[in-house]
Amino acid sequence: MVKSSMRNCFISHATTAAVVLMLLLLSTTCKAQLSSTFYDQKCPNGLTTIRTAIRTAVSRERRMAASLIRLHFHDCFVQGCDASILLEDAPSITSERNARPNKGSARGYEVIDSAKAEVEKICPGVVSCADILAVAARDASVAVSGPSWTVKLGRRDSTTASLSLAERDLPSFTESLESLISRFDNKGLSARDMVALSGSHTLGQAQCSSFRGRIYNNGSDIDAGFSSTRKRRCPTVGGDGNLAPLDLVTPNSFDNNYFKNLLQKKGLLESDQVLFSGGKTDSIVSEYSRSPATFKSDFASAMIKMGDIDPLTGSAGQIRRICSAVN
Ligand code: HEM
Ligand SMILES: [Ca+2]
Ligand SMILES: [Ca+2]
Repeated sequence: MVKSSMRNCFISHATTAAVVLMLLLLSTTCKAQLSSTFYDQKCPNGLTTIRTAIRTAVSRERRMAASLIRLHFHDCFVQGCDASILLEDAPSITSERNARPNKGSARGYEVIDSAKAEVEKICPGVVSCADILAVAARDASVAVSGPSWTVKLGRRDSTTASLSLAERDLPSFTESLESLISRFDNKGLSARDMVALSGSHTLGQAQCSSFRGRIYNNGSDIDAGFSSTRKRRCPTVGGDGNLAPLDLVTPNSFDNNYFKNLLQKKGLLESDQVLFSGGKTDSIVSEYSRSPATFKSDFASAMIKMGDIDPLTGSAGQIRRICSAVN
């Protein structure tokens, strides 16, 4: 009697366990996945339309390639890749555009708006702003001789944005290596991904206010000639918005010069130089400085990983009609 009730108990527990396991399995395998063919039937010319818009913008201004890659990064790190960064202030929205790392710094919003307007003409209400950001980043890379990759699609747009989350989750240019590593780790990205992604500082510009601290620090971690050159257009007081290239050699092409600069202590931001200053990422920086091919292929993989951060899928969120406002 005792024996049989114990057997029953075991069986019922085993059944419960099996059901729980199956539900768990279902919930992980049924989590909607992004797919590179998402718009193949829904909007066959969507991707070409985006590419044309991005090519046009980059040919007008090379720096735009940098700005668009950064926009996707600043989107994905805050609430996931959901186009939250594009929303402007509204009664229930505190725009991420005004968060410290973005204000007066993030750019390219109008390029995304115009790509979206073109796509809306051919497939109204179909292609999300979050996907346009992801495709734009890839097309921007290609436009300046960077790597290409297959963009996964099917992200939907948020109905919320958060200035305070943006200030919490975006990295600062004064952060330590450990802190940068843990920030990226929190988003599912490894230290190697972080170094590869920072390689996008092979493009674009930074404002004096972002690198003043480093060039006047008189530390040993900066090339003396480099810091005196930078001081000419970045005084101790004033000139906050004066620009300098993040990669002093080839600011308009996607190559591995950024890493070569770090080996020579010519990283512009503190957060650049910490990647090569005796810590555990030194070997990755050296490797990328020797092998542009490894850098490019790691960069492509890391961008795909970054594009996978917490997307809204299925019926979550919405497809915005205009990227700067919720429907
Ligand atoms: C590792 C932590 C990072 C920090 C602390 C950081 C910080 C910065 C800062 C301070 C600027 C200059 C902003 C200004 O002065 O207006 C900048 C520019 C830029 N960042 Fe980063 N960044 C990081 C990682 C990344 C990643 C992961 C990407 C892309 C995947 C990226 C892409 C860019 C690009 C392309 C620019 C130039 C933008 C332009 O010229 O418009 N950064 N970053
Ligand atoms: Ca976001
Ligand atoms: Ca470069």
